Amino acid sequence: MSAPLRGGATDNGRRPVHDHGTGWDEARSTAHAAGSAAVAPASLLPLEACAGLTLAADVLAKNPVPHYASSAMDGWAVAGDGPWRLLAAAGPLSPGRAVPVVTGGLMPDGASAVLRSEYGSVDGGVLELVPGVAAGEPPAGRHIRPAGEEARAGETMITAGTVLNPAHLAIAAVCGHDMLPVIRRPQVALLLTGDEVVTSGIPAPGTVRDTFGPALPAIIARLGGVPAQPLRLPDDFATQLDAVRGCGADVVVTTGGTGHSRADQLRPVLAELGARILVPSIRMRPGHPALLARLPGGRLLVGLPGNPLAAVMALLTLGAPLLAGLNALPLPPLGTVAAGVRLPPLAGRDRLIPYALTAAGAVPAERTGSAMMRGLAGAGGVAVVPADGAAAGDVLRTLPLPW
Ligand SMILES: Nc1nc2c(c(=O)[nH]1)N[C@H]1C(S)=C(S)[C@@H](COP(=O)(O)OP(=O)(O)OC[C@H]3O[C@@H](n4cnc5c(N)ncnc54)[C@H](O)[C@@H]3O)O[C@H]1N2
Ligand code: MOO
Repeated sequence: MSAPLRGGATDNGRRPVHDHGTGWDEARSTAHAAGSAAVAPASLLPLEACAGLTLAADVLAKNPVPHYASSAMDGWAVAGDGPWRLLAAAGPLSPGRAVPVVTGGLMPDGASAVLRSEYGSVDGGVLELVPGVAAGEPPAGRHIRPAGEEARAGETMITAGTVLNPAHLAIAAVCGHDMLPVIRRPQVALLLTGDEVVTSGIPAPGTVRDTFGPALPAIIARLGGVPAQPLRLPDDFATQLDAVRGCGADVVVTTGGTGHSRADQLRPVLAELGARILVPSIRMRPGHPALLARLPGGRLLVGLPGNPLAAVMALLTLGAPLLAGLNALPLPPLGTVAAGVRLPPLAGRDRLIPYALTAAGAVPAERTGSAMMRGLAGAGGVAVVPADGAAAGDVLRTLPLPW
């Protein structure tokens, strides 16, 4: 890979491997751009299937909302001042007339207000105010929900690009819509590599218990992808080649094998497939060997390192922007936090540090080696510490955790 060399590299031809690769911010924006360029065409889906999806076109009110004037109370629709003679059947009201009405019921023409049921009594076909209710009840307009008070016909109710919440779906329904144009969530295939990985019980020395099967599908779902059942692969070139070639998905996420040892097959597989490497590695720690590639035909592949914390940091760095782009959403915003302690520099690389929030600010969580998950599990967030480090009190950017 001919990635630019920067950071703490010396120009003696023996640059450390960790100074190669794409900068952390550039890796995020490259992943987002790759996702945005591959957004699927909009699909028309029934409202019930649209929660959490990105709206692809503005939703307009097809009718005024509400579309007719209605009563907000059980009682009587009345015209003018009382007492009122009750109509035998529903119909237009003239002054001094009333007709029973229920909450949500259509207001008859000529009605000036609604007298709520607690305030009136009927005797011999005549409606009167009960003792104690002030004369003049109900004033004009009382308890009438006018047509169009929530929206005019043709008004823009929800704008394209909105992530639809349940309240949006309710609005779409009252505005007369049965289906909405949305961006379907990208399908994500998961290929977990490693001869040494076991999936249950206590692993023997030399083998490791799989941390990805239980964790990655849930993270991918929270980042806006639809994870497939993980497929487990040996460290074998031909098997991995077939698996990457054959898995139908918008995004392929692999774990392990991102390195350059004889057991690591991902880069040779990508070369064999003629993949375009968009991010060869990232100048970050942990997660430096993570990569992003576009496969022939357009599928995107995120290669996560085998070390568990490194893999999650790489997924948040590359996978989150990629999936946001594929969902037609902007680059996920970063937060900020004040550093609670001095954080020393690390030549050439940004560091992603799970932190605990204390009164002094963010303090690195304990047990955050790249093979450990314990520090991340209890962390309040992940601080992005620049290569030059930070002094206590400096404002750091943060990657929000997707849980
Ligand atoms: N000579 C060098 N060696 C390594 C370098 C380097 O630059 N030069 N980089 C190190 C870094 S940083 C990382 S991260 C890893 C990347 O490794 P790979 O992506 O090739 O992953 P593997 O070698 O397959 O595995 C690494 C590690 O992770 C464990 N693993 C794998 N899958 C799972 C799983 N499903 N659950 C739990 N743990 C898993 C695996 O057993 C290894 O311990 O390379 C460093 N080496
Ligand atoms: O950067 Mo590796 O990604 O240590 O764990």
